[in-house]
Amino acid sequence: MTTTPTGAKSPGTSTALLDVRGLRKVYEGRGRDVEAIRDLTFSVGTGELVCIVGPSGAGKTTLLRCVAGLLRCTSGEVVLEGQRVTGPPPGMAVVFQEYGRSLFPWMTVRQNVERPLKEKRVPKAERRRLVREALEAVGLAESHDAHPWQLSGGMQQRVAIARAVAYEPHILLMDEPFAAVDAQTRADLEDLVRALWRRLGVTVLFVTHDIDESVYLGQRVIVLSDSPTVVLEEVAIDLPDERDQLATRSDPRFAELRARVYRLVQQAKGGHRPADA
Ligand SMILES: Nc1ncnc2c1ncn2[C@@H]1O[C@H](COP(=O)(O)OP(=O)(O)OP(=O)(O)O)[C@@H](O)[C@H]1O
Repeated sequence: MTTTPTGAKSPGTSTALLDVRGLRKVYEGRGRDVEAIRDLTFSVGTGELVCIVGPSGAGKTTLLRCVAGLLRCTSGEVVLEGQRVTGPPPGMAVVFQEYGRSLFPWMTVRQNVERPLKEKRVPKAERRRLVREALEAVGLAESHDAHPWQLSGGMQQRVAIARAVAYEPHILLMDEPFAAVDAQTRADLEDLVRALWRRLGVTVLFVTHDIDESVYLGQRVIVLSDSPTVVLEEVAIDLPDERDQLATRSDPRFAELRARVYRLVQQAKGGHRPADA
């Protein structure tokens, strides 16, 4: 990644930060095994924003949990910054869909954001600064003393994003983070992720089942097949870096890319594998 004087990135100049190689995951049950992921190989470059899209049940959550070191893969490996992932890596933060369950209701917004920094043993003055800056970045500076249950769903998800950002991760994983919020809030949060990504230069791996969202957000979209999952295709999103909910979505190139990803996901639902595509 290179950075301009304003902090914005020039895409296409990255080196691999994350490598997923031949990942396979079989859930072993009593008398019945489920092969959720068959063989996934892809890389994410430093500073890239990559979206993963695929039909329901394609194994997106399984993949993210393996990448996050929360689930052991059956074979293959996940390598982050040259180190094989065997448990939650220190340079990673995850934002889940269920913000309601990921925040501690008895803690204030500030305490929620500060907690992982305490665990990381960041000194107090530094912690205060990181929390303040993260809450400002997500537009919640005024709400630091509120409790999560006093906030709307969209605001709670902003707290979860602030907590991830304050941690200063090298890579941010997001698992369908906006699936449970209304359409307007979702659009605002999409723009927030793009803005934070451009400003902070953090690498983002964003999982969604929403095709439009994947094209709007990503520099690249990795389309997964139906389970047992393989990579069906990677689509480069050659839209300008400056994105806008109205202008970008009415750009004819957006429509073309959306149609391309849509057709691939339809193929995936029909059980097509890369060899058939
Ligand atoms: N703990 C588990 N035990 C057994 N099978 C599981 C388990 N978790 C997931 N699976 C199976 O693995 C496959 C992939 O599930 P996963 O939740 O990763 O898909 P997904 O793409 O995230 O789905 P969705 O988009 O609907 O959230 C599915 O067939 C699912 O039934």
